Amino acid sequence: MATLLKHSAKYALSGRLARLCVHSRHGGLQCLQPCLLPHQRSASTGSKILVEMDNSTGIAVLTMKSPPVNSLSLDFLTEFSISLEKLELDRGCRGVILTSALPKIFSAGLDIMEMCGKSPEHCGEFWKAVQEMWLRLYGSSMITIAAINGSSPAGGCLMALACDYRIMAENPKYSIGLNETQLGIVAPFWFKDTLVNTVGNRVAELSLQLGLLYSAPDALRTGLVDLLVPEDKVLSTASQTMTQWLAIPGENAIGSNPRVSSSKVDLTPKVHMVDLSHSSESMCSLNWIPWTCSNRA
Ligand SMILES: CC/C=C\CC/C=C/CC(=O)SCCNC(=O)CCNC(=O)[C@H](O)C(C)(C)COP(=O)(O)OP(=O)(O)OC[C@H]1O[C@@H](n2cnc3c(N)ncnc32)[C@H](O)[C@@H]1OP(=O)(O)O
Repeated sequence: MATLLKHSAKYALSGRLARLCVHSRHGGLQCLQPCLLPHQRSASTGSKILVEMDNSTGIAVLTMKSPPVNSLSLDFLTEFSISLEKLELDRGCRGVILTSALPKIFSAGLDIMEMCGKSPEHCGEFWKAVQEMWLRLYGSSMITIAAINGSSPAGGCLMALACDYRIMAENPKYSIGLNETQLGIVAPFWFKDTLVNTVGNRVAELSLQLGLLYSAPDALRTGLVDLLVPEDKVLSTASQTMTQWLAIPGENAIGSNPRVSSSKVDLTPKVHMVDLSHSSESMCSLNWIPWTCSNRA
């Protein structure tokens, strides 16, 4: 089922992102400036995301570089989804490592400023962009590894959860979790599902109800992350892990690893994409945005 959702998501998104490229004022493919580096590497950078592709390994590093805290604004989310779509369309790219260029922060989650005092239309557009980011990451046919080199609350944690594997810096000052209830927000069901899939029902239930943020060691204990390593080893360990994952047979072993083999099979959607559009409606109709912003209470 997850595979079907992933495949249908992949196809439903291409059109929308293509439209965003053409019509949106929030960035587009033209903002990504390609340049060539030695050793079969290429890089493209927008204002918030750097993508470095190693053609010899098929591994891309997608680095979030939006100070002060890599918050997920509409611009950020659009650039992120476009970058990922470009990698998805690149048959040479088999794995993506997601990391941050900022010290101490992976991502602070959704940009609070996008949710305060904005029109219902803007909220709808923003919420769609959040869903698309998740669908694109979770639905990717590439191997995705989060190299979590800093704190990662709420939407930042969701990004990491949408990846196949999570490696975090072992600094106990860094925290990660879906802390939405602490902010007076109920995490949508697909946030919840993503967490349940990773840590199981009971831990997810407690985490969501109490809005728990886990220190890196606690995150490892609960299974929220898969591995802790010294901070300066996060990226290199992610690369080594990726190499292991990519060694699993894919192209001729259909069924053994859908992520690896899916680029070679018929991906025509067999089910309709789950309709998440009601989330943006309820986001507005339930008035949770003013409720969560003290200056509008
Ligand atoms: C139907 C659908 C319903 C609901 C779905 C809603 C889902 C929501 C998920 C979310 O992601 S909500 C956002 C939740 N995010 C957070 O709770 C994170 C809040 N931030 C922090 O905990 C900390 O800032 C930090 C740990 C990330 C970093 O700490 P530190 O290094 O000490 O930096 P500062 O706290 O001083 O922050 C620096 C700077 O950044 C601004 N900022 C922080 N977080 C955000 C954010 N999420 N959006 C926008 N801006 C953010 C902060 O205000 C500071 O700005 P200054 O101008 O004061 O420098």
